[in-house]
Amino acid sequence: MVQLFKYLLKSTKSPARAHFRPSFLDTLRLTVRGGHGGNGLPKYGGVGGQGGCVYFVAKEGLTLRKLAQNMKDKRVVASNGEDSSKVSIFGQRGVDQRIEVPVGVQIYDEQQKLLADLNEPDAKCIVAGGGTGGCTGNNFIGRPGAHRTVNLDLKLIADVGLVGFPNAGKSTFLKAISNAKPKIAAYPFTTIRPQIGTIEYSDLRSITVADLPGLIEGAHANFGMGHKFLKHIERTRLLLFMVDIFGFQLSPQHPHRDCLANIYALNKELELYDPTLLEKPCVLLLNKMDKEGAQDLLSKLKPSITNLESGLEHCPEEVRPSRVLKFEHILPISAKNSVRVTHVKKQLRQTLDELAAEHQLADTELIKHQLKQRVGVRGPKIT
Ligand SMILES: Nc1nc2c(ncn2[C@@H]2O[C@H](COP(=O)(O)OP(=O)(O)OP(=O)(O)O)[C@@H](O)[C@H]2O)c(=O)[nH]1
Repeated sequence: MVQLFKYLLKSTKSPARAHFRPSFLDTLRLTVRGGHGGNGLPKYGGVGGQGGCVYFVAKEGLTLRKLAQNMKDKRVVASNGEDSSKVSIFGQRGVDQRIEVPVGVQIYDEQQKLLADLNEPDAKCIVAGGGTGGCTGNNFIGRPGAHRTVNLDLKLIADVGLVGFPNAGKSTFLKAISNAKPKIAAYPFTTIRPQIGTIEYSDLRSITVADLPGLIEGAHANFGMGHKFLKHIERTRLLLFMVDIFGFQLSPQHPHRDCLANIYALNKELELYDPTLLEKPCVLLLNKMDKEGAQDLLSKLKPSITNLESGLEHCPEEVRPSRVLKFEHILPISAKNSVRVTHVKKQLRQTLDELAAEHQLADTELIKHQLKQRVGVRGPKIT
């Protein structure tokens, strides 16, 4: 019996809990060191080569998990500069270490000071410079390279951020509208990591939608998975709120909040996390409209939802925001039956296009203004 038990245990290839490990990694800590500068040669005035530096380059299609797997000891060291010698008076520079990181990574030092924000492909940043080579200024003794620990913090970049409390139907909607294949179940917290889906249009344009799960009341104060997912909202251009028309109750210990109270609660969470998020354009989806009684409920709640300011006094104190959201569109849907999902698809595209046009206009105005100023300063005086 013991032998059989041992055999069964051995035959389990991976540890029993392996599949529970979340495969999404959005922070990584690395130690980086620039190369030491080479020594100079005082007799001939020879200069040692500078140590190589460590730099990061943003590349698409990478993940922090892959990076962590390729870098088991989490240490990156650039090579030292060459010493000056009779045959090589000027020592060779040390070889730089180039590390490719995913686009959207922010790099912080140990004091949590932001060193760089690599939010575009091919953006670069030096995280540890090489030491200077030995020369007259330092008695021909090469200097050590910079040495620090850096934290890589990945914030997803998507056009649309899907925000809602658990069980609202976010994954169902993402599956209906995009190519994503999220897990769907009738209990909260089914989605345990952000999912990104791409919506494709007939003119070959595509937009990305990120399902940001785990948001609960108190997430702003880091309850639940709090900041871990809220931070991803910052990099989206449009917020897509989703609520269950019948409301939501986190657990029997928590109060049941109706749809309107949930909207206020989402509003408040975002406001407390970062008030500037409220300035982002947003669209509201009222989900599960296929259920019985949903239409009646919608007719009852619609006046308050379209004018959130008016219902504020009836909103429970603990979820009352000080500034309310202004939705560009309010769309009742049934994600499960794909009802009005195509309409949402169209509206998202239209809203994003309008935003892009507004930005372009603002940029053109700015360039015009700058050009006018330059003409005023340097141009010939026209009388
Ligand atoms: N009747 C009805 N049920 C829906 C609809 N959309 C989603 N559901 C159901 O609601 C439950 C939760 O759906 P999910 O898509 O997993 O919800 P979620 O917001 O992703 O949940 P988390 O993973 O907890 O964040 C599932 O049982 C779905 O089948 C809808 O339009 N109508």
